[in-house]
Amino acid sequence: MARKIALIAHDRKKDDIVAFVSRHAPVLSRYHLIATGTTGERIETSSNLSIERMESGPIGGDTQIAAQIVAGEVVGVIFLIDPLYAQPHEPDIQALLRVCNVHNVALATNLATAEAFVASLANSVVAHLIYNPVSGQGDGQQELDLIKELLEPHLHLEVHLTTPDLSPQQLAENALTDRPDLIIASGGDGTVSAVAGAVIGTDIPLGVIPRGTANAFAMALGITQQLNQIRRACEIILAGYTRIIDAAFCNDLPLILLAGVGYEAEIIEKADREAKNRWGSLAYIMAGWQQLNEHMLFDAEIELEGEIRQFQAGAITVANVAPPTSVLAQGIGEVIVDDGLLDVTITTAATKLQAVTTMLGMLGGALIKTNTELENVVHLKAKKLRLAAQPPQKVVLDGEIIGTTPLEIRCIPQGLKVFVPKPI
Ligand SMILES: O=C(CO)COP(=O)(O)O
Repeated sequence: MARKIALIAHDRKKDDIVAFVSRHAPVLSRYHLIATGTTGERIETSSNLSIERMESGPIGGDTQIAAQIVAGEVVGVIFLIDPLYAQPHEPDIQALLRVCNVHNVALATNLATAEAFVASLANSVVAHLIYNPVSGQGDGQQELDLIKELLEPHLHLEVHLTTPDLSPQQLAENALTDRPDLIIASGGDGTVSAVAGAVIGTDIPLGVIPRGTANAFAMALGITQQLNQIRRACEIILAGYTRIIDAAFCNDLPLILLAGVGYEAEIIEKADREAKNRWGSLAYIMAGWQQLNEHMLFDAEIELEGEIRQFQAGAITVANVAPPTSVLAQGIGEVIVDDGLLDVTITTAATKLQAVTTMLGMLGGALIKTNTELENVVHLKAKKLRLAAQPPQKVVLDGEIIGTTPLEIRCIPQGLKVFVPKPI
């Protein structure tokens, strides 16, 4: 629901409201501003703010604003009233004042109170939560209630639910037009990635409340834990400590975790929704084992900094952030999240046994963060790359299948600010 502030002034108070709004433009611009006709016109011509104008007050503008107050869309009304002159539309004015009191909406009718109201807004943190109600195995409504209970005492929270027609990225883009202090993504890695897609490069920090099956992004950044995951994630956001990490785009789609070509993509496709609901992240491991029987090598061509290299590969992973359990991303035992470069790991394995040995070696290396120098693994670092495969291979991007190769990937160094636990 929109957060609106209504601005209204009687004629002899119009200069006051114009001066007031220009003094407080930075705070007010975070809200959707509405105004009665002439007041709105005066403010617009003397500021850069965009105002939704209703009819002029005497012909029904106050009534239009009153209706929006009743609909719960307005957080505050600044109405500079002229106490010395009677107005022809006094009943409309009284109705507006009355609905503010009925609906407990902040109402300032003189400059002193308006200043106090805006001062309180300046201190309030506004967060938009992009919430996927069908992520993971929990009860979406109960989890949302818990998040609200934990966050609402500390910040103004606007909740946007994703639907099949409203993508997380679209919702986040809309939310950004309100210039929030922070954006929170809650769902699986797909939801977090899509929200990040809108936030990358904006300097607005991203909070993550993991509720998916794997939650690889939150896991890699230390946000998850087994118990009380939601509570911990909310506490991390409220503590306010942020870290700046790299981000990337792959074929113009956001990449915050990794793009997997070949083996990894096949696994993700196999671990279908039903299996994920039943088995959680075990579904990926089971699908992975099954896939080892079927997988074949492919010819890959990678263009890095103008140089073309060819490989016979079973899997190629281009990672920005990856927890140790993303085994195929662990070419040098650790994916560095803020070096301005993507980690490219190319894995070849001719037999099932070789594949298993390689994967165990990489997992071991990742767990103790050391370079394992495995003979079937090539590791490269890149800011930008192009990748083609013959035959074309399936591609999984941040947990979702997006199609097949070729790919064009570019890193956005330091592109994302994320709330993380404060290092001890
Ligand atoms: O009369 C008013 C409010 O009661 C203000 O209306 P205008 O902003 O259109 O002048």
